[in-house]
Amino acid sequence: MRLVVVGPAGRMGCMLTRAIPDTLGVRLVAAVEREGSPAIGADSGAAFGQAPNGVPVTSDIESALSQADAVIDFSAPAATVAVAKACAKKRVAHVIGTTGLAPEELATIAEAARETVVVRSGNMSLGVNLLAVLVEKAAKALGPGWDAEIVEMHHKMKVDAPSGTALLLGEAVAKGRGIDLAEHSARGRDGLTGPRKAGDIGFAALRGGSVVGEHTVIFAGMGERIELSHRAEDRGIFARGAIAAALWTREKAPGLYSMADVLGLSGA
Ligand SMILES: NC(=O)C1=CN([C@@H]2O[C@H](COP(=O)(O)OP(=O)(O)OC[C@H]3O[C@@H](n4cnc5c(N)ncnc54)[C@H](OP(=O)(O)O)[C@@H]3O)[C@@H](O)[C@H]2O)C=CC1
Ligand SMILES: O=C(O)C1=N[C@H](C(=O)O)C[C@H](O)C1
Repeated sequence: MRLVVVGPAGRMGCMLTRAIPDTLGVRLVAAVEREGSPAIGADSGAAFGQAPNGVPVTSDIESALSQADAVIDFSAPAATVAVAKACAKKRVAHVIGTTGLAPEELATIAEAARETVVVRSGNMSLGVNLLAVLVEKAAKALGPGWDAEIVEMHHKMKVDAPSGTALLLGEAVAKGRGIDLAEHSARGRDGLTGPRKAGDIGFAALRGGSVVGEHTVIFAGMGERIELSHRAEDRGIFARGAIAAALWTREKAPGLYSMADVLGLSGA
């Protein structure tokens, strides 16, 4: 399978260009950075501290797509929306790891998924997607009488909050309770907030240092507490998940899929 990586200069982009040559059945055919990036024209391996791979960095998404079967995209919301439209036009599969997407951007991606296969997930790891299954079951079993709080910590360079994973886990709580997350989420408490609103799903985001990604879902009852956690120790878990998602898109009908679909966890 011929792959394009969007954002090869980034933390995740580097992991991908390193992991692709080690993975059977895939090869890198293009690496796309923004127009004006100083990396344009440089070798997308050598420029970012890896072995040369013979694939120069380009900003030309259209010609990158003309030689590709799938795009793996861990970049930024505006870039991902533009790539989604281009993938839809060329019927190239789009694996989206980018987080921090606004509702209208998610709607554009859903529209693109009418034309091509799109896999989008706030977290591409097996561990987090299994955790989401467990969280949904716990939320269903415990009911809204147990207060759900989601705490995440990431490195100091992360630009969006709550993390995509925290939102994915919040969706799992909401699904377990049979409610809409948007109507029950409490973000960033500060000042005289008053007592906790019954049924809220709370989010707290910590940032610092080089933390790859840590998430805990706390179910707080009266006199007892359950905590379900995941700690990412290496970004390779996200890269390997994204490559597995790209391979999975082969022969799939157009549509918007999740990592749970890829991992066979949907309905688990
Ligand atoms: N779903 C998952 O499992 C995971 C998701 N993520 C998410 O992936 C995204 C990227 O994370 P990370 O690698 O840490 O971030 P980085 O900032 O390190 O990398 C993003 C890269 O994308 C590039 N980029 C931005 N705009 C464009 C564009 N228009 N065209 C091409 N390239 C562009 C950036 O270039 P420039 O510097 O010039 O802007 C940069 O090289 C984030 O949203 C993050 O939350 C991260 C890890 C796992
Ligand atoms: O930006 C990151 O680094 C990460 N982003 C994803 C998120 O927003 O949850 C996944 C992972 O936690 C790392």
